[in-house]
Amino acid sequence: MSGWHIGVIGGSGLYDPGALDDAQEIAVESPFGQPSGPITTGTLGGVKFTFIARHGAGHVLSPSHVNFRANIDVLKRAGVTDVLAISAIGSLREEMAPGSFVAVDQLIDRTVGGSGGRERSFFGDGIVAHVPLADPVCPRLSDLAAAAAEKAGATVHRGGTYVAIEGPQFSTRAESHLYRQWGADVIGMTAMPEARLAREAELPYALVGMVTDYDCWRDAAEDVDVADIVRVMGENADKARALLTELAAALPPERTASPIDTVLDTAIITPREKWSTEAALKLDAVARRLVDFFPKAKD
Ligand SMILES: CSC[C@H]1O[C@H](OP(=O)(O)O)[C@H](O)[C@@H]1O
Ligand SMILES: Nc1ncnc2[nH]cnc12
Repeated sequence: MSGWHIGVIGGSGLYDPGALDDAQEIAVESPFGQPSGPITTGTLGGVKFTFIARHGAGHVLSPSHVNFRANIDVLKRAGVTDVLAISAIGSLREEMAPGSFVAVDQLIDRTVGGSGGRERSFFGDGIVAHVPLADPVCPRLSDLAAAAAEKAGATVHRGGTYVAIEGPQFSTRAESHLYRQWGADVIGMTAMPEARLAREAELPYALVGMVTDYDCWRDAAEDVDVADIVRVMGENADKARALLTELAAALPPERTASPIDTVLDTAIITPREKWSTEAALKLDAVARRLVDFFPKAKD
């Protein structure tokens, strides 16, 4: 095996990964609560893939109610090395038309926790860590995913700033204009805190967005409409699945280390002797590498 194990988080419209070889559906428990559903693991072209549907089967979880910590924790627990998120996004730019894909490279977080909680860190309760997030997206995985999307037949914009709003309501027209002035290119409700948590779990993260609509900045008469979004999502879901097959074919034969794989080495500020055992026990997947009382893979 190549060392790659790609975790895929399927967003609106992508509730299954398509046909994986040796597919198995597994319900994995997390100390951080209920993930959105079972994971599906299998291989594509000999590469390991593990999939989770972000909003659950049947899209029952709103962005505020997705347990992002549990989702990232179960992917890490499954042995994933890199996370590719696939999302429906609104466009804030004329040239990013519905139907095209955007390989996002920057994020603005306007989420507020909402009614569901949307916890944004694995740390802070007995062990404090501050990971760097200047570049929240892994360029290696993002480039590979963008190329795979092109091979799958999509028009791909490489680079774009995604503003994450709390939702579940779409934005007001004033907000939409404001986000454009801030330099945001696309809009969604889920990339944060997902990207923050992937970084804390030492998982390189990339996000490919499928543009489903122009947000309401463009046309004073029009609102964003879920029915239109669902239609465009339906038209693009197969392309997103084809992207996974193309990605499997294009991954370098061996995964070389990423700086993100060891980002916690310099991020935990609480001295070891002060760590709460309870907090450390919950990090048995996320920070297994660093918690000395867990057996390591080589033990
Ligand atoms: C169905 S439109 C709004 C919904 O779609 C996006 O979800 P995801 O990022 O999981 O594809 C957006 O963020 C909202 O949650
Ligand atoms: N216009 C929009 N705003 C927020 N999230 C979205 N997801 C898809 N389209 C969106």
